[in-house]
Amino acid sequence: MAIKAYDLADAVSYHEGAFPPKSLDYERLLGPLEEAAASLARYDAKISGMVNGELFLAPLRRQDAVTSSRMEGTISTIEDLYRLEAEEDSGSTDLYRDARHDDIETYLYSRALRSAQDALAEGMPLGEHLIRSAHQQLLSAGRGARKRPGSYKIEQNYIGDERRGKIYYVPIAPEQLEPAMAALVQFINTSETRPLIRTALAHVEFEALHPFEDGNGRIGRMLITLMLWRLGVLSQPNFFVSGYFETHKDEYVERMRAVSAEGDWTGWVIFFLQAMHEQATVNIQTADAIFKLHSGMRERFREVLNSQFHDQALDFVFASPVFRNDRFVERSGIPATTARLLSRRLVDAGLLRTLQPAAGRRAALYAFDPLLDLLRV
Ligand SMILES: Nc1ncnc2c1ncn2[C@@H]1O[C@H](COP(=O)(O)OP(=O)(O)OP(=O)(O)O)[C@@H](O)[C@H]1O
Repeated sequence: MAIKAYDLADAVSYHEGAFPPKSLDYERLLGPLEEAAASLARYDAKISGMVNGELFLAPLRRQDAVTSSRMEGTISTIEDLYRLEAEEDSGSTDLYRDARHDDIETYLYSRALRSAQDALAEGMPLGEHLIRSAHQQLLSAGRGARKRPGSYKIEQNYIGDERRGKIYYVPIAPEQLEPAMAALVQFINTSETRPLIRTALAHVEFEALHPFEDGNGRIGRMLITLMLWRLGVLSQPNFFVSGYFETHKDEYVERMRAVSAEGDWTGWVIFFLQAMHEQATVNIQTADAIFKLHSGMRERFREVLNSQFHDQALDFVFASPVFRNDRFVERSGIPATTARLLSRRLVDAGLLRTLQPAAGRRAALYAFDPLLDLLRV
């Protein structure tokens, strides 16, 4: 947020010189650490064991984009997000002109997270370049484009309530940011602190630095997923963390504040571990539910379509639960005439909802509600 005549009476400032903390109360951390590690291992085993895991991970990634963006006041639904993707996929040239700002931001979050995951998987180090590239993508269009995408702040920023004119937190000054970011990245990559605790400490430090003019909350939460993979807690760079933080937002912010105000690093780490534990459990349940839906729908599609191509049709609507019919015809791997017939059958059976009927050269836009309903958060 930018500065006007703000009330700084309750503001806490950056904990200069205190990162990384000299000590933590490991006795209090041990139980939560074991619980979080066990749940994450269960989640990882589940995802790694799935054939065609991306089919189940992609919806979780979209859900995280909706939740993480919503924490910062950006309101989109999962359907809005998929709809924007469908428009992009159908080659829309006016994608950003016609879409709502909130939907653009959520869409960019999802895309930035995906690219960062790909970059890491291809061997890019988890460093400032990757962080700035993710930021560049996150703010590449819409409201964010004016907020220095890909570059660090050059003015002091604040965390607060703009409407009430209150500042709660004063992050590090821009002149001190460069060495602090370098220290953070070094800590992420070389510290001997246990991976889950290291991730917890890195997240709060990143937020306390607030290195960018905008987008710090979202980039900081992406960083958690990327670290968990890089540090070997997960075997794939896929874990979605925002749900717990959104439902416990007051405590999330309060625990961070207590780090700078009272040096309570242990309290923050315990909260973070609890978040990882609970979110892993929720993610397992969601992945299971998607998996179950997929199996159940296999039967329905077989009955309704009465075609050797029922599995291709099913995998297509799972990967793109909002889509233009011409994309289905081109991409599902089903011969064109049959594909047209099959989508009509799915509409007639109530499995696809028509969002926009075909008009002129524009193909119809369909939604696959069973998956969208399951993902609504
Ligand atoms: N006291 C605090 N200390 C450190 N970090 C905090 C504190 N309070 C909030 N945060 C973090 O700051 C984020 C929100 O900051 P802000 O409103 O400035 O966001 P931003 O930079 O505009 O980015 P985004 O739009 O992604 O949130 C929160 O989601 C949280 O991660």
